[in-house]
Amino acid sequence: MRKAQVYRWQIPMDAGVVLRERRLKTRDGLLVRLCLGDAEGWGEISPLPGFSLETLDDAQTAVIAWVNAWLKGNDPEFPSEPSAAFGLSCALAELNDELPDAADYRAAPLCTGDPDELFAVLQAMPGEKVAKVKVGLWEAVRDGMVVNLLLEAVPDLQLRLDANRAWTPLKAQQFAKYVNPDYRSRIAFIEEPCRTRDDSRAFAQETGIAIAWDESLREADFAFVAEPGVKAVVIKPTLTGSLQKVREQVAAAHQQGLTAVISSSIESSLGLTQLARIAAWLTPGTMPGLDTLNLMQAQLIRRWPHNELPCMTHDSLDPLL
Ligand SMILES: O=C(O)CCC(=O)C1=CC=C[C@@H](O)[C@@H]1C(=O)O
Ligand SMILES: [Mg+2]
Repeated sequence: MRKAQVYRWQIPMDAGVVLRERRLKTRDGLLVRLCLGDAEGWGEISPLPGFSLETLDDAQTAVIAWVNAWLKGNDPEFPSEPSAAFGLSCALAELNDELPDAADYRAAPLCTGDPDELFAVLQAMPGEKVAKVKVGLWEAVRDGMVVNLLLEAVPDLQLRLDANRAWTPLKAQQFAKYVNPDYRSRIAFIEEPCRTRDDSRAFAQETGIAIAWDESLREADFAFVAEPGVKAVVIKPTLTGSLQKVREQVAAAHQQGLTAVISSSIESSLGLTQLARIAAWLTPGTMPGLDTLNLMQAQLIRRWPHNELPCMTHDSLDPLL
């Protein structure tokens, strides 16, 4: 017999998490649990404010309708809201034993401000050293200096940078000017340096610094195409859609010789552990971008290995169904 629950949850964020110029005080979402006999599968639906086009209420309506149809014995199509399609498809994949358990719990440490904090983390990091630094929040010159400092101090470090389209071509040039040319090849890529894709392409060509697409993947005219200077695509499944769609995007990227990086949309620990499994499965060998759990004040249901944050259990969830 099919059984299902849908829960709503809320997790307080660390003070000072700002997304697209808005402070994110709490992270809100849904969990779905599908059961069939002894088998069960969980999925997280948490549209990210400022990034997802759907609201949590939109996603909730779609999820409840889908679950009700599923309970009646139908196999409905996934909803059009990407966060809902992603969470429901994960729950179904777990239920059908189609999402492998092996996970890539390495997460490129994320640095938004203080490079000293990152040093300590990198010192303790075993194996491949990859970190992600947000740029474009401060003066481009300061960003350039931080990047130099890190690459100089940690000789086996590769950096991923993310400008979230913050720079004009001039600012991007100012940044590049400050980065020691010998270090440029150790910038694995910079995500979306400029406001337009053409400006970002020109930046890559002029500076020899590789770029990656992130925001562009959600634009209607985007295609997975190999281009000079373009190294990677950042795939955020909560913003993409069903697991099937995520697999198609990874395959399209790989076919063009692009690195596909599975990345967080600030999911709870439950969603993040599933993303770590998806990364191990679909992008083996590429470190995923999942270092966002510590932006939250708690974990949810499933723990991220070795993370010390308290873990909220079933009783902190609000059952909707
Ligand atoms: O990609 C990563 O390593 C972590 C995730 C991450 O950086 C982001 C997740 C969600 C929203 C953004 O602020 C940010 C990004 O712009 O990529
Ligand atoms: Mg990005």
